[in-house]
Amino acid sequence: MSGLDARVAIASRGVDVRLGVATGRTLVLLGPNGSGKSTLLEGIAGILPGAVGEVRLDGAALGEARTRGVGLLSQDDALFPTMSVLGNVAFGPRARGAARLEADAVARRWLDRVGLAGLEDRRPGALSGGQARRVAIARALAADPRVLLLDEPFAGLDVPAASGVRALVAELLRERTAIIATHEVLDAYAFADDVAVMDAGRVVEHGTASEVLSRPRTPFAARMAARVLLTGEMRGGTLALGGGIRLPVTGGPGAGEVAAVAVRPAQVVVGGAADPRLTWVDDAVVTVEPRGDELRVTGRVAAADVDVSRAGELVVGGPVRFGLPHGLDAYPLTAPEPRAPGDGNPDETPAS
Ligand SMILES: Nc1ncnc2c1ncn2[C@@H]1O[C@H](COP(=O)(O)OP(=O)(O)OP(=O)(O)O)[C@@H](O)[C@H]1O
Repeated sequence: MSGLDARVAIASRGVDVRLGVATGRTLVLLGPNGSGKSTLLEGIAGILPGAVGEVRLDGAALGEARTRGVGLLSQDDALFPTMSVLGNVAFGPRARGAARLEADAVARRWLDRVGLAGLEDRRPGALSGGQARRVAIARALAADPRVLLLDEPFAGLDVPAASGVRALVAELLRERTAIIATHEVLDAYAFADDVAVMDAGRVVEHGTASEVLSRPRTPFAARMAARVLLTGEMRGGTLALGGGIRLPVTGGPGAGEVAAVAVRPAQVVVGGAADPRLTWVDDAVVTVEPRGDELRVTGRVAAADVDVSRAGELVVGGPVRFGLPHGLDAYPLTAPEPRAPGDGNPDETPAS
């Protein structure tokens, strides 16, 4: 495969991952806090002391961090506070041996590209959060990386700033080999060719964006894809969910096979009048969380988004009746292939 192939393991953080991205594709790495996303990106960038593994690009093992051709936008931006904006962005080209004037010209071009022409002489301390993030992006790209790693690039920005940076990233990632670490499923829908899901230091699912987002294989990956996984056995066009509940579905494997549907909570109704287009499941409320002017009600089996005005009806531990829509896409659920970390990579060499 042409592209990136990385194995990064660091026992002290409980992370052991092998992950690849084909040339020109964007992989969105989804995972909750502490699942190891930053650790993996730092390992790929070669700045993680004590990591073992190997990072290959187009088949060739990569050397020390400085010459790797891997650009990392870390979570804290980490701009050099005493350097001007121009100096920050020119740093990469300078480190790669460009003369000052040439490095400055490259930096000006990138600052223009990220919408910050005119701010060259500012210090990072005099920038807004969104501007600082743009500088950090310009700095990562000015080094002309072969692979770009973005760690939570939209975190900590207000809504307008995050929208602007999202639009910029969408434009800059075209045709680039990149990994974006995030816990926002929105970013997977917006940017991903491929999606990998991390849980407790391991990649638990990895595939094309449509495979992982629409047809997750585990409840965990479904949750990261903002869906709920309902599993059961196929019986003549329905998914038998247990407790005598049969959900009419489309597709799916043959009768008797184990299958799943991944339902979005927005598609699920709570309570309400009898409706022949819904199958009802009696459940108990596990959590109720506010989401803008809606509430996400999660039970043991299903979840739904409902209007906030219904907060009084929904008590943790109390009963809830979920109405599941008919005609969801059913797919076969086979056990994932066992893939031991480090498979096919018997030689452990330092990753950094
Ligand atoms: N500097 C560090 N020293 C030691 N352990 C660390 C350090 N940074 C992170 N860890 C640990 O490594 C594990 C993975 O953390 P990591 O920051 O890579 O996760 P993450 O998915 O990026 O989380 P977040 O979304 O919160 O950034 C966690 O158990 C964390 O506590």
